[in-house]
Amino acid sequence: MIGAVLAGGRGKRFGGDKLLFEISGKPLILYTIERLEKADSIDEVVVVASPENADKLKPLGYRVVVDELLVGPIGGVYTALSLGDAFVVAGDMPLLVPEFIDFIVERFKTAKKPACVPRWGNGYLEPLHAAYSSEFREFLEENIKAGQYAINQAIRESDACYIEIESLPEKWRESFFNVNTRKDLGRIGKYRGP
Ligand SMILES: Nc1nc2c(ncn2[C@@H]2O[C@H](COP(=O)(O)OP(=O)(O)OP(=O)(O)O)[C@@H](O)[C@H]2O)c(=O)[nH]1
Ligand SMILES: [Mg+2]
Repeated sequence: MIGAVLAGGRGKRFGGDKLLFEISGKPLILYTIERLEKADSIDEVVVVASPENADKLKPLGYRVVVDELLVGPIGGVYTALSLGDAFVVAGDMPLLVPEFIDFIVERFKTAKKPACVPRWGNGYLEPLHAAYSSEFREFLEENIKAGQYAINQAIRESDACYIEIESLPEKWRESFFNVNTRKDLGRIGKYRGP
């Protein structure tokens, strides 16, 4: 399974170049990529970047595909699925839990649904920590063409399978942590394992 890392955002809340911001000398996106690579179910990591970010991210040495749509995460998922089925994460998720990713991919493979998405008890979805089939791409295309850019709505209108977060080990929830502001950086060191 491809591991797709969305990197087309502008980091407005962070104040620019969020994904290349270095923490202990390493860019934020590399923390995310290295955790994703640790998942046994992931064969190859691909970075889905905006045209603007692509040149800056290529030196990291991972395959980069360009998202020409730039309509938000839905366009990133759409672009990722041109390569086949994919587990999609945001580039700003440095605390990904590899065994949780393997768990979702396993469910995805047995469920044979267009997508497998973690869901909280209140119905909130985690679409940027989810597995998608390449067949889901056409469905996303219809949504995008109709100017409907909310990926959560697209998922809800599909026959997706859901993974109930509250039934899983509590420590896996750290996997959803994402860096949006500079203040969030303080949480990384605190949560990083040995
Ligand atoms: N490929 C692609 N990725 C996107 C797009 N919009 C956001 N992303 C990525 O999706 C992830 C989650 O987005 P946010 O947390 O909102 O990050 P952001 O857009 O950089 O930050 P803000 O500007 O503060 O909202 C980040 O990894 C972004 O790089 C897009 O249009 N295309
Ligand atoms: Mg974020």
